[in-house]
Amino acid sequence: MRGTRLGYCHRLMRGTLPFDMLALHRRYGPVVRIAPDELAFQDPAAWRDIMGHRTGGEFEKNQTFYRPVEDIPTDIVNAGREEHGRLRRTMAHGFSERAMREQQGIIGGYVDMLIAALRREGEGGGKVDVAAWYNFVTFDVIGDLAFGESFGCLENGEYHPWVKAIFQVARTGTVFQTAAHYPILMRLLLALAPKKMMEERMEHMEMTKAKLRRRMEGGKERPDLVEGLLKKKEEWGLTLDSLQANSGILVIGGSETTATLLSGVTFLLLTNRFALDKLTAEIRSAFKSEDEIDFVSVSALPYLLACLDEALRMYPPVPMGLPRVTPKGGATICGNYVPEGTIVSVHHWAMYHSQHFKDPFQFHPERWLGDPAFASDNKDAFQPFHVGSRNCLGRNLAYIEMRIILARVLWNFDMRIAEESVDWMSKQRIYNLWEKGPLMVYLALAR
Ligand code: HEM
Repeated sequence: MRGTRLGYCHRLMRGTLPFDMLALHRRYGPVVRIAPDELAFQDPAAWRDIMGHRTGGEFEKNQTFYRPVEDIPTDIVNAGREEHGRLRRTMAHGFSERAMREQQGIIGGYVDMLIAALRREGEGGGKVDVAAWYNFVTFDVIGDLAFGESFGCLENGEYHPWVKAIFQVARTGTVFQTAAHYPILMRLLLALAPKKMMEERMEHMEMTKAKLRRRMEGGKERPDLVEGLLKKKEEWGLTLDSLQANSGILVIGGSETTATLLSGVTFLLLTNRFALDKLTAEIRSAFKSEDEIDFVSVSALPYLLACLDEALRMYPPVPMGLPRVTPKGGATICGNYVPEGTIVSVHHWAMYHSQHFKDPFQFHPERWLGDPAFASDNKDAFQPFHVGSRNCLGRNLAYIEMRIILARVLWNFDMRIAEESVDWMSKQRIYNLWEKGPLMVYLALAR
């Protein structure tokens, strides 16, 4: 991989890059050249060295990865540093403690719908694809918080076309991320891209704009995630394209991630009986009735948080390395001088399965609760939400949503994994996002 980028691209498009990174680090050590101009680090100090605040200029995001096609509009995730600062300050209001308290009612309503739907689906002892239902609830919540209306997934029991399109975009994204390194290939790809694909992309963008127009025509202030941007619309001359890009990225970043983790933690619990029993006991003994499960009360359950963190480690919703570029004059990363213009990254899945954690392939929530058996773990290696000025804005919202949903699911149901899903996690590939597939589970009403 040192002399050419082809090996990297092949692994990226095959969906195995994050797993291959572990083998490469095992073989070559904590710094690996994965392409002529790209280094991967597997040292906990790399998080801060690459993503933390620097006086000598921060690293920019690598645009061949984030915006492989030029006409992709800028949003908070792919924007350059200056524009990012502006967007972040404005959008941060929607993620404040106060906003989250006000959003509680909106989120709770969708969790009610999820529980009612699972009760219906599980009736009569049939199997239920819980991965799909987690996607339905998190997409409906974020749809409401980003556009003022849900996607109707819970109500219809199926994916909205907007949501289906995201998975397609994530997979074709790896092809464009590859082509971005080869200009001739990119031109060819764009020229040959099927008309249908282009039409679908336009349709997707139009659908988002229509949702936003309805949100704006509503005229009322809402404690949601786009209110801040809408208030600055005139002052900044924000176009509908820009608003659409930012609400769109909120939906992708805020729902697929949370749903992935919920599916992952459910699978890990159902395949680790001791942890499932312990967590179920914690939840069922902490409350007298289901309506006591709220934003404040779930935050007091230590084993619940430990299970979520352990699932974030074993099945990080952002599994790949998200590449940055070293600034002018170069930078020192983990004690190594790296020349300017070098692409650098830390790969989440590989880092969390490395020697920095004892028994990295085993599910041990206890490691997050101070168990001395895991004293050798290097917890600084674990940064599923990143660090620094471009870290996850939705971290608190994600934890609240995951805690409430998992607590209420375990309050209501005794679950058992179906035979066809026992190897659910190990058979997956990663195309920017995990390609999860159905997670089939039997649900029985808890007595
Ligand atoms: C388990 C769930 C989640 C995980 C693991 C996660 C992880 C991340 C990561 C790693 C980044 C950095 C991306 C980069 O460097 O390019 C990020 C950014 C971001 N996330 Fe999350 N996220 C989660 C849930 C959410 C939720 C629920 C929201 C709410 C909408 C959200 C909103 C954002 C936003 C707006 C950014 C961009 C921040 C910026 O660039 O300033 N995330 N997230």
